[in-house]
Amino acid sequence: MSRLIVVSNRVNPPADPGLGSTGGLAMALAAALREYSGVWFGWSGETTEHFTGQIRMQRVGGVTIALVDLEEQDRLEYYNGYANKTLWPLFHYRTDLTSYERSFDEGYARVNRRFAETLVPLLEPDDLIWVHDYHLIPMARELRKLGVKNRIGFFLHIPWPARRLLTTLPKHRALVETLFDYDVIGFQTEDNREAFEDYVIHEAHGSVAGPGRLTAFDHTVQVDSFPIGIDAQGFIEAAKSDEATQQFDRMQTSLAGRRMVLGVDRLDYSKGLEERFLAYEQFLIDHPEQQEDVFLLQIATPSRDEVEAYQEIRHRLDGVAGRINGEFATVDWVPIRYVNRGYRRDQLAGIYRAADVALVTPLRDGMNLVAKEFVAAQDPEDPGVLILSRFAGAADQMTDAVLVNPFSREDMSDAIRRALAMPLTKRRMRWERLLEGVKRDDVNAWRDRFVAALRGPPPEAANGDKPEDGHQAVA
Ligand SMILES: O=P(O)(O)OC[C@H]1O[C@H](O[C@H]2O[C@H](CO)[C@@H](O)[C@H](O)[C@H]2O)[C@H](O)[C@@H](O)[C@@H]1O
Ligand SMILES: O=c1ccn([C@@H]2O[C@H](COP(=O)(O)OP(=O)(O)O)[C@@H](O)[C@H]2O)c(=O)[nH]1
Repeated sequence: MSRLIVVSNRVNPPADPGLGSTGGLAMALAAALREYSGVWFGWSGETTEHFTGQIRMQRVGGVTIALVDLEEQDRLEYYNGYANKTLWPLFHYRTDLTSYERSFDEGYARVNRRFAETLVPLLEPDDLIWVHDYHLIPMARELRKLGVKNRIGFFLHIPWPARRLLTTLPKHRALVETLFDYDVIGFQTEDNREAFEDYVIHEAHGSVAGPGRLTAFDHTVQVDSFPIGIDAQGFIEAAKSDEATQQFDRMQTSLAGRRMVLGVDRLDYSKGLEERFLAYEQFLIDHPEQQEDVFLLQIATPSRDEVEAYQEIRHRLDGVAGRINGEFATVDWVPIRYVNRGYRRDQLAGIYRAADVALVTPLRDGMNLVAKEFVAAQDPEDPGVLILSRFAGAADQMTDAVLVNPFSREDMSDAIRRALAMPLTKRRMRWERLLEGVKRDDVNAWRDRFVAALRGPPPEAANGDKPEDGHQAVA
């Protein structure tokens, strides 16, 4: 059987399946790779003075990982720069935060080339190569230049932006052209896939070559949506572990009979945390009788803290949380418990289970796995209610959540009221349907569907398609 070679910027498998690794991509890939023989290749997170291309192989949590160090300049121009100051804000519809510098562009191209050059000696002819996320869009082009003829797939974990937005990026066409060196391109949602198709047809003068096939730049690729899931069974078990139970008991004690509204996010401006705090304040104003009966626990794990926009949002959140607490707190009640640290997955499971309501209200999000983890961790006898932004990829699947517009304080305030008042029978009915979806569309289903597409059609079916696949001929 072919090996699966997974390539991503972040390689962060938990040594113990119960432990957390911040960010949904790392969590999902660790779970996905445990079932396949193969290698997970990417950046170690470390920098050295000069790039050596030396690989460190390790076996962690049942997964073989291959790590490479980058240079300090790479970290600044590729990770902090093009990935997180250019592509991330733009793809999350924040053109106001998007900065574009030529050095970022050069750093991005350099690291993609370095990744390809370092990976090639590890490859075997039968390997399936699966590249992940916006950090590595041009990776297939670099691999093809080095003569790699293996099947290569790409999965984008974040939203694909609307055509008019993407065209604000200098050299957008050149970036999209590099995607046509893949065999399969996957998006989180149908909406994202449609936005990509719209760009290809109207900006790249491409065409639809057949069901799920797009032609442009003399190449044809398979394009589809593959919504990512969680390791549902693993999470359900984690929620019953000793650590989760201890954390649950600790939360129950600290509730002191109050109801808990919960948020768990990386500290990122795309997660809508400021809007969430303000909507919760609106709820306190709209329902003074409930004030001391409820509190919001917001876990916001620091992220990408060398990027100014992240320093800025952290500063703003400190201010907003402080102001609301100063205004509404009483001697024995604080409306917002605001925590800037990361928790292990099993601890999180216990915290999710103790919550009455989860507020998952990003302004824009590729998927949002916290929404799915919250559902998986609930007590079947007394499940909590999920309030979910319609702008999270997860909203397409989780239609039994209370869907909200995260830009509207009134809408969110009303959703909190309805969620807290929801009778048990209704909570159970909605939760059961949500859980069914979380279990069915789990991380294994996601991986298996993508890998099946990456393997391609059986040889006899593929013959007819060969002439369109220009990249097959690249030496
Ligand atoms: O690696 P970091 O810079 O620390 O950031 C963490 C990850 O954030 C993003 O996650 C996305 O992937 C999730 C799983 O598909 C998805 O649910 C979420 O909506 C996305 O935001 C990023 O795309 C990853 O590359 C980062 O590793
Ligand atoms: O203290 C924390 C906060 C978050 N997470 C994990 O980080 C992931 C966040 O993924 P999501 O898709 O919601 O968003 P992302 O951060 O990838 O944009 C989830 O698996 C969380 O369990 C964690 O392990 N510890």
